[in-house]
Amino acid sequence: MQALSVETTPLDDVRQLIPFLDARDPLLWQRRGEGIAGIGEAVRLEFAGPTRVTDAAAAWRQMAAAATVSDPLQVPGSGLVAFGTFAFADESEQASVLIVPSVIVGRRAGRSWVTTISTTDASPVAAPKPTPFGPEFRLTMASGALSAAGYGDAVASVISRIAAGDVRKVVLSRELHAHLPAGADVRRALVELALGYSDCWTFAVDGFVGASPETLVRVTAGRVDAQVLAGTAARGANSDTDAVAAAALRSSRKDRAEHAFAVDSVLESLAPHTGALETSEPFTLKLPNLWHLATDVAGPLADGSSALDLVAALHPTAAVAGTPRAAALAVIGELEPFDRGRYAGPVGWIGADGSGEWAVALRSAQIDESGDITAYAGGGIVADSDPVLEVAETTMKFRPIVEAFG
Ligand SMILES: C=C(O[C@@H]1C=C(C(=O)O)C=C[C@H]1O)C(=O)O
Repeated sequence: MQALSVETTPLDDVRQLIPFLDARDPLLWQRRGEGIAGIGEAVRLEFAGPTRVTDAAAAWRQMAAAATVSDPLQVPGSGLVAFGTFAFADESEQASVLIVPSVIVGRRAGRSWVTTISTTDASPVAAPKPTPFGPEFRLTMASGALSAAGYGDAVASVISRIAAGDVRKVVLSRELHAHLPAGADVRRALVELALGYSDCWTFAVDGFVGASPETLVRVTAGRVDAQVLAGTAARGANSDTDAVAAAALRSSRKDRAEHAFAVDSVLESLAPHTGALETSEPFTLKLPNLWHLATDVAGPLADGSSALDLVAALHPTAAVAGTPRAAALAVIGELEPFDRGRYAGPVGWIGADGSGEWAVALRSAQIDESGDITAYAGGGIVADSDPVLEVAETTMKFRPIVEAFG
């Protein structure tokens, strides 16, 4: 492994990160206008199989220890950073990757910076420059392996498995397909996601893009936090019906049960690595396309775990797999006639000191080198789920991606 040489320098205020990105292969992590934009690729590490996240955590520890870093800013995302995206399933064909860009432009808490990263024998990297956007494009997405009706049937099968006592909750999903014309500027879709869903994590790593509301785990300054989501309702058409929809979600027994499975799985995975965890009461989180039930979890890190160590402990939570985990994964493998790829897997970044921010990769799509796009959405199925409502829920969850590319 080559040792990296890393230098962070303060910049005058950078208001927009996306124009700095490569039009075809952007690297982005952004929320509420802040985040990091990566240009070029200094290092790419690929992982696969059941140990993909623990292997990545170990490789990163080694790479970070060997690097020479000059970082006067010391804010989350300054200094040495790798962007990462991991496949959902142990047996996925899709590569899990850590990518260290050659240049990072960042913005956080009113400070902006540029970081250059080189292997010691490489020539100096050019200063990043914003570039104009390519022409607009509008794509229509078509059903994938499961039509809406086919998805409803699969939901009904899950409900009968639950009734038979095989499993208590299963998160099922479906996909949509489109094709991106050659030369299309992917940054246009990222701008739509970042503006339309500014409270979500807008990400782009290795062709995998999206705007996820769900924080899998963050590590900063010895503390851990997460926000668990599970339980969904449509937004109302006006403020009265919207308030009724939120109140109904808050008191829904079905959604509370679905939510509790997800919170329990996160607490159980984090507990061995943390001091006392504080957990909020479930509350309703408002997104432009829907309501979610959410629980905040936070506490001190107790064992020096890196963000990737915690990702390895957490993935897959019951918000995207089900309960019990192994039985739920078996049902997913049986009823979903496609590879989830990186959908519902961990996506985010890790810093040299083990800090980092990771989301559950929801409201997302994979753009292959050929331009083929696959978008994914799913939902948690429990004993009293209704197949018709579950189909409608996936349609709502596709909206961010369908509109960003449409
Ligand atoms: C599975 C997805 O979302 C997850 C499932 C939810 C649910 O079933 O209510 C809510 C938020 C996410 O944890 C998705 O967006 O595809």
